[in-house]
Amino acid sequence: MDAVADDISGEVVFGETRLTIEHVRAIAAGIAPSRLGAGAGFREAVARSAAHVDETLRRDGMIYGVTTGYGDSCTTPVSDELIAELPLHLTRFHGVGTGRILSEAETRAVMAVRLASLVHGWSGVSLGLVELLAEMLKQNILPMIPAEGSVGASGDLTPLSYVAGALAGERMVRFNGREMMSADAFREAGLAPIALRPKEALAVMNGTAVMSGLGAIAFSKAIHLAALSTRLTSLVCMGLMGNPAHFDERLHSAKPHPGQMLVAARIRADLAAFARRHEPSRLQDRYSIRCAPHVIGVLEDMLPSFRTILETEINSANDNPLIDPASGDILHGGHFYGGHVAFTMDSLKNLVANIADLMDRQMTLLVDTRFNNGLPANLSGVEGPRAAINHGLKALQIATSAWTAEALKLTMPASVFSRSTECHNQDKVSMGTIAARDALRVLELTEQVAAALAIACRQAIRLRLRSGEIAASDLEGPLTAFVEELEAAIPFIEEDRPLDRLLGDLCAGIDRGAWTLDWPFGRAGGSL
Ligand SMILES: N[C@@H](Cc1ccc(O)cc1)C(=O)O
Repeated sequence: MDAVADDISGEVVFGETRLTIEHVRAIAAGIAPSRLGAGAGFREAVARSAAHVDETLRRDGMIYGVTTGYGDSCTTPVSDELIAELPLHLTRFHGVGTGRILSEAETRAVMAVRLASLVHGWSGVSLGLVELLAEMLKQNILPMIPAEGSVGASGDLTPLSYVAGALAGERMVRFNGREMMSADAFREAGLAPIALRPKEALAVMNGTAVMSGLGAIAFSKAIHLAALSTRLTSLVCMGLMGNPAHFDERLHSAKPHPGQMLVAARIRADLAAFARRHEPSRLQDRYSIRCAPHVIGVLEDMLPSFRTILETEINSANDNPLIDPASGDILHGGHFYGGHVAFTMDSLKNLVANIADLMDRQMTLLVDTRFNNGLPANLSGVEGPRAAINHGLKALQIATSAWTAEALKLTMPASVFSRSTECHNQDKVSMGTIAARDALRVLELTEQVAAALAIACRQAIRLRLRSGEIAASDLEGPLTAFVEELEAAIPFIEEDRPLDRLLGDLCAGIDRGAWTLDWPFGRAGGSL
């Protein structure tokens, strides 16, 4: 039942494994062990690029952020005797993080993504640094990273300063269920902090790991949500005694967006038994049913490109300057600019919020006697005189409206709020980290809407079974296991009762990737 665990729980070997979104999600969830590879190839590249930094310094060569100040201060030379102190200063003056502390899962995702980048050997960090970071991840020594303060285009400097500072023993970490200084955690774990060498703080901090780590989590949640909302659409259609003809194969092949066709095929398969036994009550259902493949299908169609972008970013050297491990040339550029991730997350949150809206509309149809084809008001399970005091899912539907409004409000693109900062050195920035945080919040709210709709579907189906309008045989097909899980997880609601704990449990299940969402044919290219 746990999609994340089912898909990948094998060991991730940094330096040898190309990191996929599933790897990141599995490391984040704490179900995939990871370690640094023993292979000579990447180790030599890492060691060579660190040696090139030393060599350039011996030759009195110039390296930005090593022999100069940072950012706009790149015209300020740093004298030989101060070079060694410069990295620690970078971690310290960026200690301005605010907001919530990233969860342990999010922190593991960030660390995994940073490691995947540093092992390329383009960043000039020592093997010792990579080994310590890998060991922290392995032993769950997790820097406490505040979520806010990155413009996403000097990489995620401020949040990643909490990783770089922790490596040097200076920042707070979570370890063994406690919060403590990293130096103390290292002592308990039999490790030692490192003295950050020239370029090393910049290499850890000047990249896109926070937005990409959060982005990978958002992406894998979105895959699950697309499938869940598809299945719920099948149940809503059945609950309304709707018209399955809207999902006709010929109809969809006339406008053949693959994601839209996939969603239609899934709903068609779910409703096959129902369609055989029932005449539709309306020639055309409302758009939240009829056009569900055209809403959810857009997300399905975009997932493969989002995956390509995120996995390319995750497996890239994205700091500055880069050091060509082969030639030793120092290449100054702007790979810390998270424009691709920003666009992906801004788009993802828009697509997901549209699904929240779709489900909110479906919920509205189910509870309203003007639209629900004979179901009781608010799907109340109580008949007779006591019906007068029972209000069924009325408040759940109101709450769904609130969550949906909040999700829709967060769809304002972050990247268009680029603003010039840091004395106009960073005069165009991505805001990708804000976009990724928005995407996660939109997903959280949309999962709440899905949980509410699941309760409504369970209630509607039971009411139709009770009245004999549908039979158990209508529920045969790929949705059988899902409906059984739904019935086991959600009680039939008769007398009014608080639903908050149930909602919490359902949301936790959705977040874990629970629920059987199988169909007898392939999934979209972006799917798990
Ligand atoms: N990202 C900047 C580096 C930088 C680092 C720290 C700062 O505070 C500002 C800028 C660059 O490579 O040009």
